[in-house]
Amino acid sequence: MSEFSYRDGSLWAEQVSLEAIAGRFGTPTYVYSRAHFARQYQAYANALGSHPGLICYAVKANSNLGILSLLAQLGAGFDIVSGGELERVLLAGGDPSRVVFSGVGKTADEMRRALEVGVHCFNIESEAEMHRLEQVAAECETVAPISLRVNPDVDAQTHPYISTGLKENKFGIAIAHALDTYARAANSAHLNVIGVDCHIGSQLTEIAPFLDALDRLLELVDRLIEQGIQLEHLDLGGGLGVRYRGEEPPPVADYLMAVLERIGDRNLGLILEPGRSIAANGGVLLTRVDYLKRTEEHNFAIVDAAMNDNLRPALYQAWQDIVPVTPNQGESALWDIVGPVCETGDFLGKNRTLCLREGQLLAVLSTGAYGFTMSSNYNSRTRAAEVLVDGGNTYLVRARETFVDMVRGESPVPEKI
Ligand SMILES: Cc1ncc(COP(=O)(O)O)c(C=O)c1O
Ligand SMILES: N[C@@H](CCCC[NH3+])C(=O)O
Repeated sequence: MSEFSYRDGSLWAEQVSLEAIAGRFGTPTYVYSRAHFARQYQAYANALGSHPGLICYAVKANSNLGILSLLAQLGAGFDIVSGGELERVLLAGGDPSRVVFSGVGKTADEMRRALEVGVHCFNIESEAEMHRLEQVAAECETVAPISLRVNPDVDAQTHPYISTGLKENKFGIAIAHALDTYARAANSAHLNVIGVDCHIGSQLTEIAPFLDALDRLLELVDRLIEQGIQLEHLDLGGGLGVRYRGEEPPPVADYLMAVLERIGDRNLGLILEPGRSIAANGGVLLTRVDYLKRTEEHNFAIVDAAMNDNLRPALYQAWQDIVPVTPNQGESALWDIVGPVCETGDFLGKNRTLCLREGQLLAVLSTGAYGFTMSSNYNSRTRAAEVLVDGGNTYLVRARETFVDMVRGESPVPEKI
């Protein structure tokens, strides 16, 4: 089911036409469907059911305050990786006691702030980080709740740039060393060991790699019990992959059923940190065709969105569908959809069969996750607007950046005398 569908020959988001949104807010603009985010979050919450635990939405996927506030209203927890993400969650009304703090390089200041607001747990990625947190907690005369992110060394069978659970990756503590690290943590007066976590990668469309990782973590959990360390929760990291182009990820309910079955009657809560599966297909990037340029080799449609707005195609050669908002305008041909940025890698899609004319509105689908959050000001391009649709209502949840916004904090140097 998609909240983006054609009606009377034009693409709509829920009860609002995308043409109307482009007319009102301009392009490029990200458009999100509230219903999609709610449905996808609810699928995880329902599948967890009454089992103790938390669904912690991964803020990095889409951190707009409009999105975070709607997830907070639904009772979501949050997975954060920086002080900036923590402040966003707080500003959006998120409950800090439902926040897990991930990331390999948390600073002492970030740790202090997270302790002050009372996050649920710090996901620790190295012994060095654990010592730093212990010192910070001691200075603050408090005890930090921790989980160790272990690296289970399993192949997530996804793109190498978004695979994180192999021993050559920078993430987590090698599972072979985890027992020793737990023993040290358990002896600290300023650390409270409450969990174990892992995250083996993103865009996984099979359950098997998750279950391989889970088996290794459960073996560790059982060995910890033998050593007198009883954990409160196990956190399996990010969620399922999504359909970009024919992929068929399993239903969330099947995934969680398999996980809960393996956890069995262990007294262990479950935390998940889904991002992409909640956000990706809940957003489209609206862009307008500026020029059609035909060369001997290629047909280029130069549009007003670029790699600075949506980096995934350039960074991972990721494929996202590109559709006309009002189809069948002009003659059908094979097009490369490219942006105005001065890079050969600046494309949104290649070899797409489309009927195009100048001025036409296009929608880049599946861009609700890792779209705006990975955008930049490269080529001094101001960042796009973001709009949230809820039924027939439209909310501008981020105004288009202006030139003044973009240069705020910069200054010319005085002339040399
Ligand atoms: C630690 C951690 N948790 C959660 C996520 C979210 O993953 P996904 O968007 O695949 O659900 C990521 C990103 O891959 C991550 O690095
Ligand atoms: N940014 C990536 C996913 C990486 C998630 C971070 N661990 C993407 O767009 O697919």
